[in-house]
Amino acid sequence: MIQFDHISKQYGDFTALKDLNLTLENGEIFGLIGHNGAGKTTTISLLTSIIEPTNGSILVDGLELSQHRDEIKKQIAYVPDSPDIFLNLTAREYWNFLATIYGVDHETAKERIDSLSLLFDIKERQYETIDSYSHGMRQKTIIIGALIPNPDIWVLDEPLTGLDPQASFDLKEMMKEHAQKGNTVLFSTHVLSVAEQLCDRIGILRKGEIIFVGTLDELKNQYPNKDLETIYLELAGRQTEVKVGEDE
Ligand SMILES: Nc1ncnc2c1ncn2[C@@H]1O[C@H](COP(=O)(O)OP(=O)(O)OP(=O)(O)O)[C@@H](O)[C@H]1O
Repeated sequence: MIQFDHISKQYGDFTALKDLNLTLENGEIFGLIGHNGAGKTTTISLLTSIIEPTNGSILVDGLELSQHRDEIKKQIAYVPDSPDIFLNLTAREYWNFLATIYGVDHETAKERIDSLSLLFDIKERQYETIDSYSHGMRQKTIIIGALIPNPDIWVLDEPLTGLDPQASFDLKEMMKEHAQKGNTVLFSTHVLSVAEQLCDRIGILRKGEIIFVGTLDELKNQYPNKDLETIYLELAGRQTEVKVGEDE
């Protein structure tokens, strides 16, 4: 179980997250939804220890993140929103590097790399440097790297962006299987249909505040006769009337 307890994050004078209270249960896929700049990556970066909160605490299985960072980091597979990292390494070097850091034994790492690289159709290119890859291939490389240690918690920042339909389907199936085994999957997306397909619950962020937490059915029941897009835009969208295609 993951708990965000009264979390806020300031960047200088700017409040990116304001008093976030959120509990993610074991066995669920939780989707963070929100416009650009709503605070999704900030939330994810706090859980993955990339940044620290200004106030509040995060607990993972009852342990305070700030007191148990190394231990908790090892329980988390993290896919960042930009796959442009370690460009000078080959994918295979990158995966071996991660296996070493996470203490995955050689045989297990080899098995996982072989099966994941085959599944994501990148095995044949694994000895080329990442800078020669397309965006989607880089994304696949990062996803495989995150999954090699096979930790309980998956945290994925817009993981489907740039993936081809087959890889997107396969990753969604893997996310479902992982959650069904009692693990937690937290991911962010702009795509409502993806949230609808995958999430047990969603959280809608608007300008750093969480304005809805619950199931898609609960959300739809609150606004009968409206489709999901309309509900989402009314909740999270801009508050002023601007006609698309006209000057403001
Ligand atoms: N290092 C930083 N310094 C200053 N402001 C920042 C920093 N990182 C993020 N912000 C601001 O915090 C807010 C939330 O950013 P965040 O990246 O969490 O949004 P997001 O919901 O992930 O957006 P997107 O959908 O565009 O990825 C934005 O206004 C952003 O400009």
